[in-house]
Amino acid sequence: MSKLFRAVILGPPGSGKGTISERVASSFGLQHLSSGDFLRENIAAKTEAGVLAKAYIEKGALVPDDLMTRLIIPRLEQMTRHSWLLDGFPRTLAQAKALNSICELDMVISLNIPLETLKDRLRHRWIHPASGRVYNMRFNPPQVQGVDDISGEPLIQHEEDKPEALVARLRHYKDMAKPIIDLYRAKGILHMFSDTETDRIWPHISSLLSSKIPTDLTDAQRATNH
Ligand SMILES: Nc1ncnc2c1ncn2[C@H]1C[C@H](O)[C@@H](COP(=O)(O)OP(=O)(O)OP(=O)(O)O)O1
Ligand SMILES: Nc1nc2c(ncn2[C@@H]2O[C@H](COP(=O)(O)OP(=O)(O)O)[C@@H](O)[C@H]2O)c(=O)[nH]1
Repeated sequence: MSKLFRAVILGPPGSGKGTISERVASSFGLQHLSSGDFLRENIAAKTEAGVLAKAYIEKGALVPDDLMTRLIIPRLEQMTRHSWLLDGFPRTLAQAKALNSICELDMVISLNIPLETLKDRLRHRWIHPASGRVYNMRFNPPQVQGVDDISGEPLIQHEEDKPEALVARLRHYKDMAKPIIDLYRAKGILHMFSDTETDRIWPHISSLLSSKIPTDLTDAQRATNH
């Protein structure tokens, strides 16, 4: 059997992790697991961990490491037969170490996007909360303003995407991410991409993945995902 492929995508809020993850999932057949979406599913389903996590998320805080790893590690263990791309986890060094203890990552993609670009994007980010679909009023606007393309339901803007909350969030990301990035750089699996446009970064990520993921794997993966 082909070797499975395990990757993580890191980057500050607004750097394009969700947008790029969707492209990776559809072009290479990797399963995309977003920690934020997974938390929201658990909250909606009122699982025990979801109920505990809700209080932190409502305050805009990170979920504590022990709760977060207790939630996500079993989910990853259910995906042992799939290649996957993890987005939003690890967010702390403790989470990175927990992830290390259950699997060996093949690649870490780190997005390095200028602060002004991030501020500008997040100001225009609108979300369909039920599905996690992400729009940008300029980059990828919905067909009808303020409305999700698929469900026709209204879009919302996250409080924490509003400019007042942004600078502190971005500073916090830098502090938390540095030791994680250092860890993956030391392992030799870090690939850093710097630009202001996802469409300019994507061809580089795509060719890197093409060189690392055997095509028979992507075909097989696509078949199981259908
Ligand atoms: N790995 C994690 N550890 C702790 N808390 C987490 C983790 N992933 C997500 N959360 C929490 C932080 C937020 O309160 C909430 C939503 O996360 P997420 O959907 O990633 O949105 P975000 O707005 O923080 O980031 P982004 O803008 O990069 O998508 O869940
Ligand atoms: N203008 C512009 N917006 C982008 C680009 N790439 C992504 N976006 C938008 O920027 C916002 C943040 O992207 P997202 O993928 O949610 O980033 P994440 O927070 O890292 O997951 C969303 O509204 C995207 O639609 C880009 O290259 N240019």
